Amino acid sequence: MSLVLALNAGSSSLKISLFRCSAEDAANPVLLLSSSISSVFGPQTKFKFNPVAHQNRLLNEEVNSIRDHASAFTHFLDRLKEEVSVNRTDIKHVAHRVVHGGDYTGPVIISEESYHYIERLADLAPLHNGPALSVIKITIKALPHAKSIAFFDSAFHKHLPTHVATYAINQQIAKERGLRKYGFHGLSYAFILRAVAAQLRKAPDTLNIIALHIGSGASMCAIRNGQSIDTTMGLTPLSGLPGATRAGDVDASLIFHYTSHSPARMSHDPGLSKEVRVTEAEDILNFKSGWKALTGTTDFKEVTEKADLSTLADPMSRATDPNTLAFRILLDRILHYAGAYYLALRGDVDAIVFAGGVGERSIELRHAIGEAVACLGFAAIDKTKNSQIKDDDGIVVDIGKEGDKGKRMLVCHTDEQLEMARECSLVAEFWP
Ligand SMILES: Nc1ncnc2c1ncn2[C@@H]1O[C@H](COP(=O)(O)OP(=O)(O)O)[C@@H](O)[C@H]1O
Ligand SMILES: CC(=O)OP(=O)(O)O
Ligand SMILES: [Mg+2]
Repeated sequence: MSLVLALNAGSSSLKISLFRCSAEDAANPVLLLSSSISSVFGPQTKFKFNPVAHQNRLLNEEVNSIRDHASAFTHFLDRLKEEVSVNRTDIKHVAHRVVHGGDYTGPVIISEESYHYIERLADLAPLHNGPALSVIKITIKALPHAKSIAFFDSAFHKHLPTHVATYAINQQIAKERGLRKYGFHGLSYAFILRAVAAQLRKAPDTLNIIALHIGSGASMCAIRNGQSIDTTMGLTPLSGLPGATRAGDVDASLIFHYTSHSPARMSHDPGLSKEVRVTEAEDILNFKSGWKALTGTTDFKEVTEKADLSTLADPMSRATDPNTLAFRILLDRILHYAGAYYLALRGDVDAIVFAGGVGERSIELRHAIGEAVACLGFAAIDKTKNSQIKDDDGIVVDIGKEGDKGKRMLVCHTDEQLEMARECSLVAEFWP
């Protein structure tokens, strides 16, 4: 028996689960404790702490001392000390979700070498790799007897076809610098793949789905025969769909026109455009865009509540109200990729799957997507089922109308921590 602590540093949250794992039942870790810190950068940072067998010690409180992922994790460790049912020295493995793994195509034990490799990739996942490393650093000090292992979001997309992963740029430079599509949210897609295959009683390597992971970071993935054949994020988690603070796809030249400096002037001063403006543009497109820039909030629930959804029936709507616009922009970009991925799968699609903080909770977004994709042969969404999903309804919920023979519309309560704990239990080299 051994305990595995799984840590998931998302762009707006830190999610933590503690599992008991055993060699006899490696594929089924048992959850002992879950905790989450949402809105780590504020405002209104919420700390949840749920020791499964001790509901009287459940916490759900606002905490002012948390400013980032590192202080969020320290806060968790302080609470864990008070948790008498957990002996810290029984934690033999700490599984860390690391978004960008570069050339790593499977999990690696954190060593001097792997730590520095992940550090070098930090610029390619500016909202993620740095925060994950800050949590890894604290783990090494606070749990010195435990083995830290990094699990990469990008690993799931390792089989992307070359023409999908390749940008139409100079190939020598692309190869030298690793400039290609990597794709992210892979731990979530791996979990979704397994869970949906079980629900539809298919072998994972025969499953074809269009999966949506919509949270503070939002992406989609076309999965054919259990493998990622395309995904919306690219070299970094910026491209594709807009997110809470990310712009998603823009014309790449936009960065040269964003500031008051004229593009002509910048192109005559290559030093300036490289060292100053591009970095500033990365900051703007990653941290100061998305629905935060459009509406002032990173909370998509608030955006939805303020949006005028009656305008959705009009495809030519000229609505300019910020919340309506933010909702419609996300919907429009999702439908753009849904159509593309339907073609990439040649129409042979078992299901569309909704996951992530927004995908699992936004009744309105699922409804709007359902209305639009019905023309492709997907089952009509059952309004009651769609509006009554609860966190404890089971891992996969079918929201299609009963008896509708169309392709399935599913919601999956994705669990990146469980995916890591399972993988951790199954890799023999982690258990000497
Ligand atoms: N009922 C809801 N409707 C729409 N969005 C929601 C709802 N509840 C939570 N969200 C949104 O989910 C997002 C967080 O998603 P999550 O996947 O947990 O984040 P992270 O990307 O940090 O892992 C936030 O933008 C939050 O506003
Ligand atoms: C890759 C990514 O954007 O992750 P998250 O949604 O957790 O921020
Ligand atoms: Mg996340």
